[in-house]
Amino acid sequence: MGPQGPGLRVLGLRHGFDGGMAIELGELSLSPGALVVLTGASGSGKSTLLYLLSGLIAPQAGQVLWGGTDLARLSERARDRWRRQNAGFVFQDFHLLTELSPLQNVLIPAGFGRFSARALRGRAETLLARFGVPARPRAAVLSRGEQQRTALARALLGDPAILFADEPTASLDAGAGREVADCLHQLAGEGRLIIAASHDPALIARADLRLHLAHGRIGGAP
Ligand SMILES: Nc1ncnc2c1ncn2[C@@H]1O[C@H](COP(=O)(O)OP(=O)(O)OP(=O)(O)O)[C@@H](O)[C@H]1O
Repeated sequence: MGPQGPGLRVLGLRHGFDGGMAIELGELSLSPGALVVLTGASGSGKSTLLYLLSGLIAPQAGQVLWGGTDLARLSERARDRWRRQNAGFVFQDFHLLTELSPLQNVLIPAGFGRFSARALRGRAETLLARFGVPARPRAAVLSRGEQQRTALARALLGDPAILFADEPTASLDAGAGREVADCLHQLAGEGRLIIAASHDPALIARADLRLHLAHGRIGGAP
């Protein structure tokens, strides 16, 4: 089992840019152990909602509750600390340092967490093996699917209870995308809360909860 956090609860969330409202959300509860996929047209607010839920940006109004902690009320520094302790991130374009090995990439966030250097190395090796990433000298020679699974291993190094993924399969071919979607589904089954923004039918098909955004609001089925 992975670590199980309290889940996220959102109340009265509002956030806009330049007068326009990007997100308006009355109430939303996201339970641990679920793969939640945010869908919606370009500009509907998926990335902004991910940033709000992960404390990367503070909302103009409302609460983002993780148990008794309201991320919206924390200072930027306290939100950074919360993210380091509880959250992992995966992006569309991997953000790997391609001259480093997969193992070195996974160990980049080391030092922030609660594990010793030795335990971290063991965790990194276990995660890479779990996701089927070969031990190659440089990340540059990995396939795109292997690169994204390396990024996934890196996001999990600190054993976060919540994982955010912004279009994690969008730059992969269908087969590699399905593998990453399967990994995310399995990670949710272990008790983590996984929140992804995606247009990918393979990832949407594996979701426990689909939230369709239109003009910053959660509406009916996609
Ligand atoms: N930093 C910003 N400054 C100004 N406007 C922004 C900013 N970030 C997002 N927006 C606006 O907020 C709205 C929602 O954008 P967001 O990036 O969250 O949408 P999205 O659904 O993730 O789109 P995409 O699928 O293209 O990534 C858009 O109208 C966008 O232009």
